[in-house]
Amino acid sequence: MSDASFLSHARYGKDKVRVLRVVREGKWHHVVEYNVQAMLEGDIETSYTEADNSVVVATDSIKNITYYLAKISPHVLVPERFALHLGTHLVSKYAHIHKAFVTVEQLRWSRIPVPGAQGPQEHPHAFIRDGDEKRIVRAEVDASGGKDKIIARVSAGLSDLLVLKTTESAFTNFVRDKYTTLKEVDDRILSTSIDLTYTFSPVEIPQPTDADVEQFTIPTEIAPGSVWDTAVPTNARKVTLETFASDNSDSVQATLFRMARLVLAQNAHVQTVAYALPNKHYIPVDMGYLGVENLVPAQAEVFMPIAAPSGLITATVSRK
Ligand SMILES: O=c1[nH]c(=O)c2[nH]c(=O)[nH]c2[nH]1
Repeated sequence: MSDASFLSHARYGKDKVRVLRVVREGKWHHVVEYNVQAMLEGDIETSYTEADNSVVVATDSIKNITYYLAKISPHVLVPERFALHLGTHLVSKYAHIHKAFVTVEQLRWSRIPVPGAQGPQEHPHAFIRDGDEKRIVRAEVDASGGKDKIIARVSAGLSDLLVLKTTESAFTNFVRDKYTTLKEVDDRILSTSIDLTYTFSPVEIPQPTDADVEQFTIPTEIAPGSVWDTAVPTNARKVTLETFASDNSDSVQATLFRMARLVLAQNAHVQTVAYALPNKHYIPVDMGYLGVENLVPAQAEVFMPIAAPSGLITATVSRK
């Protein structure tokens, strides 16, 4: 073989590790269901170039470590913290592994409301999958500067949050030329499946000792109750939904920008906010051939949902 090619990038690991974890506080039970991807980089080139498996931590072992940490981690109920624990364990356990990339996708399990003495209350151990929405956390745990100088870069957010509004959405003044067939509308259905990602400033992770593996101390920036775990996910979701609902939308682009600026304004630790918003089209059905009017904006009542194609509006808004 000639020397005209070289291995320019290599990363491997386990994908779609599915785990359900139950945490029991007496009769009050918590559950999280995660899809975990854990990928590694380091001195692993020879496994590709020389079939040298001596540098390979088997992806099967990576799966086993994921389940082990799901069992022993005190952070398992918070995906940001669980991802950091797993990534930090992977880079500190193996000398030749310098970076871990952990993605945790959390599926929804909400408590089922049941009648109680003072009205509806949440059931202690029965849950419902109320929607396809996922909470998504990505942690890059970087020990390439030394095992005693681990840097974590975390982003989080949500995906597949499906929303729709029936007015206060317009789209006018766009480029008109020979390719234009779309009519200007001052009233239309707006629907999207929200994909939101926000990033935090990097933080340094104290090197865990062997004895420490099971405990794993979270840096103060990401201590329980900080913006890293419960505050931001709740707040960013709320701001996103409220802005979608209340904004008098001139376009998906303009509404996206408003959402992102509000998330940044309300969360000091967030550095960038990115959305990917498909514009899921609903087309008024033309019933003119029956003598039935259904095309006038704000009066149309029957729409055809169009699965594909959709618009796709994306942007990242960053703190100055
Ligand atoms: O909000 C919108 N943004 C667009 O860029 C676009 N393009 C289009 O055909 N409809 C819409 N709607």
